Amino acid sequence: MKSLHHCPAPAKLNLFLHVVGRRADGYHLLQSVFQLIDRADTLHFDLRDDGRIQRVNDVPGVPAEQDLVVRVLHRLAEAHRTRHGRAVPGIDVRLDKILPMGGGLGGGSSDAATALMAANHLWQCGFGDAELMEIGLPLGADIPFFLYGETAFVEGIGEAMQPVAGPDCWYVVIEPGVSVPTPAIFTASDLTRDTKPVRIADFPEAHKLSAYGKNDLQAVAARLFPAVGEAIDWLGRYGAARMTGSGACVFCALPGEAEADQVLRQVPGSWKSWKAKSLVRHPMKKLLQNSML
Ligand SMILES: C[C@](O)(CO)[C@H](O)COP(=O)(O)OP(=O)(O)OC[C@H]1O[C@@H](n2ccc(N)nc2=O)[C@H](O)[C@@H]1O
Ligand SMILES: Nc1ncnc2c1ncn2[C@@H]1O[C@H](COP(=O)(O)OP(=O)(O)OP(=O)(O)O)[C@@H](O)[C@H]1O
Repeated sequence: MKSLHHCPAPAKLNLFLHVVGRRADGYHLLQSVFQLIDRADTLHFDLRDDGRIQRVNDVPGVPAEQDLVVRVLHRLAEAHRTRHGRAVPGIDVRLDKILPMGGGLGGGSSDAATALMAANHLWQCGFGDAELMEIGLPLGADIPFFLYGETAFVEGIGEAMQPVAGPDCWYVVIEPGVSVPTPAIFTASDLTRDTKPVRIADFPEAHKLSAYGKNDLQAVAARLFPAVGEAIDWLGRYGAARMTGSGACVFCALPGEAEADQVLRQVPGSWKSWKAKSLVRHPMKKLLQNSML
């Protein structure tokens, strides 16, 4: 096989996100339920024969050499060389980006995870998920989750995952129009870092999970970026609205598409908003399975 086109890199929502401690290296210990949704960037891959790794389109705000996709593919190529003793054939990547940066939707990590899955296949590296996770983790704390590919209770800094049943619902997501730099949230002096650890056994039924717990990063993000707080207050009229990740996006679960459409019609025009359906499994898993048949 020489190419893989239309590869999805779906967004995630953090249904809750608790900061339960801090490691000696400054990284924060988190507890969170991550769920995939069906809004996605799209990547296209074509094999080259000169060993080069190239992004072939412009992505505003992300120079090719800084793109997590390009960087993670270099790490995969290096791991391949170490394992098999020969260089990879190279690859062209096109990235069609719709997920906002600094949105808390994990867009960059998801792009990188999709690239790892696609190139592992095209280059016939033969790495398993655990090895791909190890290659990806240093570049993005959310990359292991996207490789795992199912609703998960995530602990540590993003490397420890257990499956959980997530809600089967629609989400309305508001982009408050600001890009939140994750480090600014984690270094804030008013961030609380001592939420009591929870256990899966404490969780409510799946359909109530998006209203369980809280996002500990939300108060800091809303203080630094008032538009985040405004969006939460507005969306809160329709249900348990909260921020995802380190922000800026805000979401609320609705039981069906019609209810989501109803909310979307009311969203003030100054905010970009959209609906998305919860996913059970990463769509790349099926795509790769089919392409192996
Ligand atoms: C908070 C989450 O949005 C939850 O999904 C993510 O874990 C953040 O992932 P991200 O935006 O990809 O962030 P990374 O690039 O991994 O980390 C950016 C910076 O945030 C801080 N950081 C990140 C994750 C973490 N568990 N503790 C931290 O303290 C570190 O200073 C790190 O240098
Ligand atoms: N392919 C990529 N897509 C998006 N951002 C990228 C990419 N490669 C590198 N970046 C850099 O990563 C930063 C964070 O982008 P990303 O979209 O992952 O943020 P996020 O949605 O806030 O993530 P998280 O939920 O993990 O906090 C961007 O500001 C950008 O500089």
